[in-house]
Amino acid sequence: MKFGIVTLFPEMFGAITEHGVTGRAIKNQIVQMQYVNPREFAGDVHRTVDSRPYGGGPGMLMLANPLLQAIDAAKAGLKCSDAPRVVYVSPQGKPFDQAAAQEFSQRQAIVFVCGRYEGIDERVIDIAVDEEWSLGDFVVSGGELPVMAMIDATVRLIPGVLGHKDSAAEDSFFQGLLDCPHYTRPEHFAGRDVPEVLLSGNHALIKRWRLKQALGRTWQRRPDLLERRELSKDERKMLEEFIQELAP
Ligand SMILES: CN(C)c1cccc(CNc2ccc(C(N)=O)cn2)c1
Repeated sequence: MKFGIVTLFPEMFGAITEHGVTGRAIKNQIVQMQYVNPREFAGDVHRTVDSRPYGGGPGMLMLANPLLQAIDAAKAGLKCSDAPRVVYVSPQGKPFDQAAAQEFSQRQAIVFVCGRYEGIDERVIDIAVDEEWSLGDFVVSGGELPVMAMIDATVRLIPGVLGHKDSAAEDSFFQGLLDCPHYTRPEHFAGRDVPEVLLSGNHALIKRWRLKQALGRTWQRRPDLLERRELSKDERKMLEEFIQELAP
Protein backbone atom coordinates (compact mmCIF):
# COMPACT_ATOMS: atom_id res chain seq x y z
CA MET A 1 0.00 0.00 0.00
CA LYS A 2 1.24 3.49 -0.87
CA PHE A 3 0.70 6.77 0.97
CA GLY A 4 1.29 10.21 -0.57
CA ILE A 5 1.58 12.86 2.14
CA VAL A 6 1.11 16.58 1.43
CA THR A 7 2.71 18.29 4.41
CA LEU A 8 4.86 21.27 5.44
CA PHE A 9 6.64 18.99 7.96
CA PRO A 10 7.58 15.68 6.28
CA GLU A 11 10.21 15.02 8.95
CA MET A 12 7.41 14.52 11.53
CA PHE A 13 6.51 11.22 9.89
CA GLY A 14 9.69 9.64 11.23
CA ALA A 15 7.55 8.87 14.26
CA ILE A 16 5.85 6.09 12.27
CA THR A 17 8.47 5.31 9.61
CA GLU A 18 11.40 4.72 12.00
CA HIS A 19 9.68 2.65 14.69
CA GLY A 20 7.58 -0.38 15.47
CA VAL A 21 5.06 -2.20 13.34
CA THR A 22 4.74 0.64 10.82
CA GLY A 23 8.52 1.04 10.52
CA ARG A 24 8.87 -2.69 9.83
CA ALA A 25 6.06 -2.60 7.23
CA ILE A 26 8.00 0.10 5.38
CA LYS A 27 11.29 -1.76 5.70
CA ASN A 28 9.58 -4.89 4.33
CA GLN A 29 8.15 -2.76 1.51
CA ILE A 30 4.58 -3.70 2.39
CA VAL A 31 4.01 0.05 2.76
CA GLN A 32 5.51 2.99 0.85
CA MET A 33 5.45 6.61 1.98
CA GLN A 34 6.06 9.61 -0.29
CA TYR A 35 6.07 13.27 0.74
CA VAL A 36 5.32 16.47 -1.14
CA ASN A 37 5.87 19.83 0.56
CA PRO A 38 3.62 22.65 -0.72
CA ARG A 39 6.53 25.03 -0.07
CA GLU A 40 8.21 23.54 -3.17
CA PHE A 41 5.40 25.13 -5.22
CA ALA A 42 5.29 28.53 -3.54
CA GLY A 43 5.83 31.06 -6.34
CA ASP A 44 7.51 33.90 -4.51
CA VAL A 45 11.01 34.36 -3.22
CA HIS A 46 9.82 33.97 0.38
CA ARG A 47 8.15 30.64 -0.53
CA THR A 48 4.87 31.79 1.02
CA VAL A 49 2.32 29.05 1.76
CA ASP A 50 -0.09 30.89 4.05
CA SER A 51 -2.16 34.04 3.94
CA ARG A 52 -4.69 35.99 6.01
CA PRO A 53 -8.38 34.99 5.85
CA TYR A 54 -10.81 37.17 3.86
CA GLY A 55 -13.46 38.57 6.18
CA GLY A 56 -10.92 38.86 8.99
CA GLY A 57 -10.54 36.51 11.95
CA PRO A 58 -7.59 35.03 13.80
CA GLY A 59 -4.78 32.99 12.28
CA MET A 60 -3.76 32.14 8.74
CA LEU A 61 -4.90 29.76 6.03
CA MET A 62 -2.91 27.64 3.60
CA LEU A 63 -2.89 29.13 0.10
CA ALA A 64 -4.72 27.15 -2.58
CA ASN A 65 -2.18 27.27 -5.41
CA PRO A 66 0.85 25.63 -3.73
CA LEU A 67 -1.46 23.04 -2.11
CA LEU A 68 -3.19 22.08 -5.35
CA GLN A 69 0.13 21.70 -7.14
CA ALA A 70 1.42 19.57 -4.25
CA ILE A 71 -1.69 17.36 -4.34
CA ASP A 72 -1.27 16.82 -8.08
CA ALA A 73 2.40 15.97 -7.60
CA ALA A 74 1.54 13.53 -4.80
CA LYS A 75 -1.08 11.75 -6.93
CA ALA A 76 1.31 11.50 -9.88
CA GLY A 77 4.14 10.34 -7.65
CA LEU A 78 2.24 7.28 -6.43
CA LYS A 79 2.01 5.92 -10.00
CA CYS A 80 -1.18 3.95 -9.26
CA SER A 81 -3.37 2.32 -11.90
CA ASP A 82 -6.48 3.77 -10.19
CA ALA A 83 -6.16 7.44 -9.24
CA PRO A 84 -5.66 7.51 -5.44
CA ARG A 85 -8.39 9.23 -3.45
CA VAL A 86 -7.41 12.49 -1.77
CA VAL A 87 -8.22 12.56 1.96
CA TYR A 88 -8.18 15.85 3.87
CA VAL A 89 -7.94 15.43 7.65
CA SER A 90 -9.64 18.16 9.69
CA PRO A 91 -11.96 18.62 12.67
CA GLN A 92 -14.75 19.08 10.09
CA GLY A 93 -14.32 15.55 8.72
CA LYS A 94 -16.23 12.30 9.19
CA PRO A 95 -15.28 10.58 12.46
CA PHE A 96 -12.51 8.03 11.76
CA ASP A 97 -12.95 4.64 13.41
CA GLN A 98 -11.80 1.02 13.16
CA ALA A 99 -14.22 0.36 10.31
CA ALA A 100 -12.68 3.25 8.37
CA ALA A 101 -9.18 1.90 9.05
CA GLN A 102 -10.34 -1.48 7.78
CA GLU A 103 -11.69 0.11 4.60
CA PHE A 104 -8.55 2.24 4.09
CA SER A 105 -6.35 -0.85 4.46
CA GLN A 106 -7.91 -2.38 1.37
CA ARG A 107 -7.06 0.54 -0.90
CA GLN A 108 -4.09 0.55 -3.28
CA ALA A 109 -3.06 4.09 -2.24
CA ILE A 110 -4.23 7.20 -0.39
CA VAL A 111 -3.10 10.84 -0.65
CA PHE A 112 -3.40 12.56 2.74
CA VAL A 113 -3.48 16.39 2.94
CA CYS A 114 -2.20 17.81 6.24
CA GLY A 115 -3.63 21.24 7.03
CA ARG A 116 -1.78 23.71 9.23
CA TYR A 117 -2.74 27.08 10.73
CA GLU A 118 -6.55 27.47 10.73
CA GLY A 119 -7.00 25.24 7.71
CA ILE A 120 -6.99 25.60 3.96
CA ASP A 121 -8.75 27.68 1.29
CA GLU A 122 -12.15 26.02 0.71
CA ARG A 123 -11.56 25.93 -3.04
CA VAL A 124 -8.86 23.27 -2.51
CA ILE A 125 -11.53 21.03 -0.96
CA ASP A 126 -13.97 21.80 -3.81
CA ILE A 127 -11.37 21.10 -6.51
CA ALA A 128 -9.14 18.30 -5.21
CA VAL A 129 -10.38 16.67 -1.99
CA ASP A 130 -12.41 13.45 -2.33
CA GLU A 131 -12.99 12.71 1.39
CA GLU A 132 -12.70 14.69 4.62
CA TRP A 133 -11.99 12.71 7.83
CA SER A 134 -11.46 13.63 11.50
CA LEU A 135 -9.61 11.80 14.26
CA GLY A 136 -11.97 13.23 16.89
CA ASP A 137 -13.58 16.37 18.21
CA PHE A 138 -10.45 18.29 19.12
CA VAL A 139 -7.98 20.64 17.42
CA VAL A 140 -4.22 20.06 17.17
CA SER A 141 -1.70 22.36 15.45
CA GLY A 142 -1.65 20.37 12.22
CA GLY A 143 -3.10 17.39 10.40
CA GLU A 144 0.18 15.47 10.62
CA LEU A 145 -0.45 13.78 14.01
CA PRO A 146 -4.02 12.69 13.14
CA VAL A 147 -2.79 11.44 9.73
CA MET A 148 -0.02 9.43 11.41
CA ALA A 149 -2.58 7.85 13.75
CA MET A 150 -4.83 6.97 10.80
CA ILE A 151 -1.91 5.47 8.86
CA ASP A 152 -0.85 3.42 11.90
CA ALA A 153 -4.40 2.12 12.46
CA THR A 154 -4.64 1.28 8.74
CA VAL A 155 -1.23 -0.34 8.25
CA ARG A 156 -1.60 -2.79 11.14
CA LEU A 157 -4.66 -4.23 9.39
CA ILE A 158 -2.77 -5.00 6.16
CA PRO A 159 -2.24 -8.79 5.95
CA GLY A 160 1.33 -9.76 6.79
CA VAL A 161 2.10 -6.61 8.78
CA LEU A 162 1.42 -7.90 12.30
CA GLY A 163 3.61 -10.76 13.49
CA HIS A 164 0.98 -12.85 15.23
CA LYS A 165 -1.72 -13.03 12.57
CA ASP A 166 -4.52 -13.00 15.12
CA SER A 167 -3.43 -9.85 16.91
CA ALA A 168 -5.40 -7.49 14.69
CA ALA A 169 -8.36 -9.84 14.34
CA GLU A 170 -8.60 -10.02 18.14
CA ASP A 171 -8.54 -6.22 18.41
CA SER A 172 -11.87 -5.97 20.10
CA PHE A 173 -12.72 -2.88 18.09
CA PHE A 174 -12.98 -5.44 15.36
CA GLN A 175 -16.10 -6.78 17.04
CA GLY A 176 -17.26 -3.32 17.98
CA LEU A 177 -16.47 -3.87 21.65
CA LEU A 178 -13.89 -2.55 24.12
CA ASP A 179 -11.00 -4.85 24.93
CA CYS A 180 -11.04 -7.30 27.83
CA PRO A 181 -8.49 -7.13 30.71
CA HIS A 182 -5.07 -8.68 29.97
CA TYR A 183 -2.49 -10.22 32.32
CA THR A 184 1.07 -11.47 32.06
CA ARG A 185 3.68 -12.72 34.54
CA PRO A 186 4.08 -12.79 37.49
CA GLU A 187 0.98 -14.74 38.50
CA HIS A 188 0.88 -12.92 41.88
CA PHE A 189 1.68 -9.21 41.93
CA ALA A 190 1.03 -6.59 44.61
CA GLY A 191 -1.32 -8.99 46.33
CA ARG A 192 -3.39 -9.36 43.17
CA ASP A 193 -3.70 -12.66 41.32
CA VAL A 194 -4.37 -13.44 37.66
CA PRO A 195 -8.00 -14.62 37.12
CA GLU A 196 -8.06 -18.42 37.51
CA VAL A 197 -9.74 -19.04 34.17
CA LEU A 198 -6.70 -17.64 32.30
CA LEU A 199 -4.48 -20.28 33.95
CA SER A 200 -6.92 -23.12 33.25
CA GLY A 201 -5.76 -23.95 29.73
CA ASN A 202 -9.43 -24.35 28.82
CA HIS A 203 -9.47 -22.26 25.63
CA ALA A 204 -13.22 -22.34 25.17
CA LEU A 205 -13.71 -21.05 28.72
CA ILE A 206 -10.97 -18.42 28.24
CA LYS A 207 -12.55 -17.23 24.99
CA ARG A 208 -15.94 -17.00 26.73
CA TRP A 209 -14.51 -15.12 29.72
CA ARG A 210 -12.78 -12.61 27.41
CA LEU A 211 -15.93 -11.96 25.40
CA LYS A 212 -17.97 -11.60 28.60
CA GLN A 213 -15.47 -9.10 30.00
CA ALA A 214 -15.46 -7.17 26.70
CA LEU A 215 -19.27 -7.04 26.70
CA GLY A 216 -19.41 -5.99 30.35
CA ARG A 217 -16.77 -3.29 29.97
CA THR A 218 -18.45 -1.91 26.89
CA TRP A 219 -21.77 -1.81 28.74
CA GLN A 220 -20.10 0.03 31.67
CA ARG A 221 -17.90 2.49 29.76
CA ARG A 222 -19.27 2.90 26.24
CA PRO A 223 -23.00 2.04 26.09
CA ASP A 224 -23.10 3.96 22.79
CA LEU A 225 -21.00 1.23 21.18
CA LEU A 226 -23.44 -1.42 22.42
CA GLU A 227 -26.36 0.39 20.83
CA ARG A 228 -24.68 -0.04 17.46
CA ARG A 229 -24.02 -3.72 17.96
CA GLU A 230 -26.54 -6.57 17.77
CA LEU A 231 -26.01 -8.99 20.67
CA SER A 232 -26.60 -12.70 20.09
CA LYS A 233 -28.73 -14.59 22.60
CA ASP A 234 -25.59 -16.01 24.18
CA GLU A 235 -23.89 -12.61 24.32
CA ARG A 236 -26.95 -11.12 26.00
CA LYS A 237 -26.86 -13.95 28.54
CA MET A 238 -23.14 -13.32 29.21
CA LEU A 239 -23.81 -9.61 29.71
CA GLU A 240 -26.63 -10.38 32.15
CA GLU A 241 -24.26 -12.69 34.06
CA PHE A 242 -21.59 -9.95 34.13
CA ILE A 243 -24.09 -7.44 35.55
CA GLN A 244 -25.32 -9.98 38.13
CA GLU A 245 -21.74 -10.59 39.26
CA LEU A 246 -21.19 -6.85 39.76
CA ALA A 247 -23.64 -6.42 42.60
CA PRO A 248 -24.65 -9.92 43.65
C1 LIG B 1 -10.39 24.47 11.63
N1 LIG B 1 -9.06 24.08 12.06
C2 LIG B 1 -8.56 24.54 13.33
C3 LIG B 1 -8.30 23.21 11.30
C4 LIG B 1 -8.72 22.88 10.00
C5 LIG B 1 -7.96 21.99 9.25
C6 LIG B 1 -6.78 21.43 9.75
C7 LIG B 1 -6.37 21.80 11.02
C8 LIG B 1 -5.12 21.20 11.58
N2 LIG B 1 -5.42 20.62 12.89
C9 LIG B 1 -6.19 19.51 13.02
C10 LIG B 1 -6.43 18.66 11.97
C11 LIG B 1 -7.25 17.54 12.19
C12 LIG B 1 -7.79 17.34 13.45
C13 LIG B 1 -8.66 16.13 13.71
N3 LIG B 1 -9.49 16.22 14.76
O1 LIG B 1 -8.60 15.14 12.96
C14 LIG B 1 -7.50 18.22 14.46
N4 LIG B 1 -6.71 19.28 14.25
C15 LIG B 1 -7.12 22.68 11.80
